[in-house]
Amino acid sequence: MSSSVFKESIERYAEIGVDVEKALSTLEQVPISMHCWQGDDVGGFESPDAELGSGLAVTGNYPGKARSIDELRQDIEKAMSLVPGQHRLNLHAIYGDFSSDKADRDAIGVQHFQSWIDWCKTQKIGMDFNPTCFSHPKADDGMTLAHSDESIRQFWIEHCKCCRHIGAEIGKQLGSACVNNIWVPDGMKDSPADRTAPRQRLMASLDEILKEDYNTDHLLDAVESKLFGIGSETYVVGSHDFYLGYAIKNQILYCLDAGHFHPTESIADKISSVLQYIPEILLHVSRGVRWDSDHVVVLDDPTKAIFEEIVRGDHLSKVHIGLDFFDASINRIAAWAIGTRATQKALLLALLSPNEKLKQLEAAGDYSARLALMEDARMLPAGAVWEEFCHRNQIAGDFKWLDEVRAYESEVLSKR
Ligand SMILES: C[C@H](O)[C@H](O)[C@@H](O)C(=O)CO
Ligand SMILES: [Mn+2]
Repeated sequence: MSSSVFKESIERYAEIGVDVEKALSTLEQVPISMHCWQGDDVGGFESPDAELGSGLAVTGNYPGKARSIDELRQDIEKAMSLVPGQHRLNLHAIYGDFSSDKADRDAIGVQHFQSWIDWCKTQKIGMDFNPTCFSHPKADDGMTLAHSDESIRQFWIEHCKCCRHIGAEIGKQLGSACVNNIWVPDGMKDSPADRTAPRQRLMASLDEILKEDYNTDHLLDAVESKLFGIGSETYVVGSHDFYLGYAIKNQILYCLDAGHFHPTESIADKISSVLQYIPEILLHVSRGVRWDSDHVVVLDDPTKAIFEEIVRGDHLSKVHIGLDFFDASINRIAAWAIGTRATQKALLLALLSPNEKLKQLEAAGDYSARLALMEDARMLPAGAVWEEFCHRNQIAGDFKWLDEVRAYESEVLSKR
């Protein structure tokens, strides 16, 4: 039964022209691609002693991390059971099933991922994919698709081609386009003598990778930029300018990772610009804190601003929402739940914002009333609407879901 606070919130929001039921039904339809790599600190299943590299770092040693595909699936199922709505899985290539068929990255095939596709079928969810151009001896010197050694560059080109092939099959089998996102760590710690040649090589590699046409009902290609990484502090080959230009030229998706820009730069402000030139984007919802681009997402101002922009610009159908954070210092299931719920809350707040009224005030030039309405609307009872959303989806509400994590921790995680 709906709470009286929820019933009251419907009236409060109606007073400022917001339809709460419409907001809830929109929220229900927006899938968030939950990243597998929060579950095992970006380890993957190629080998048990795999080490994370290429400027990615996970800190913390919280007990209970997933050590096998079965454990990871069990954990993702638990995490998904703490999040209202129907979401997606975002898988990296190192998470394939290589137990009976070892393959280097340039030789992976659909067979290594069929069990994940089948698992997604049972969960009734879509799946996204990512080449893994890091944590590999051929990525140890910080260069992959931009490498000056032709054989190494070709190796990574082959890997990305395999991933597109796998992604297309994922999309076909699941009946929902798979976003295949290419991120490479390529860069330099200190001032390069030549910034141009690596970018020319990266462009040539991407051209080669994207040569084969796939049905866009099955596969959507995305490229992800970064400002800097550990070990690539001075120069990143795949910078914002590089990939934005590349995405526009080739009409593919551009991935905006919220942790990949200067701290004072607003991702939110980029969305309406980028979408003037490309039809769709991928978001990596994340939280940058000093050197780290991947803290667990919380309901902070930058995240709220991103979703306000998406909703106010009517861009929801053009934005693929994925998560990208990894924290090993807290319970990993809790991390997933906190970050995914915070992302949904940011979207809900944007849907509950009096967007039409604000636009009318702006059009009338009444900026005082616009600012006053923005401010006053912040204190409306959005929490009651969120609780209702959880309740309708039979998902534990705030202050309760953590009990389920604690129970899972003592029954499952503590025994690993
Ligand atoms: C593991 C992901 O592919 C990775 O986090 C990438 O998306 C990124 O953001 C690198 O900083
Ligand atoms: Mn990312």
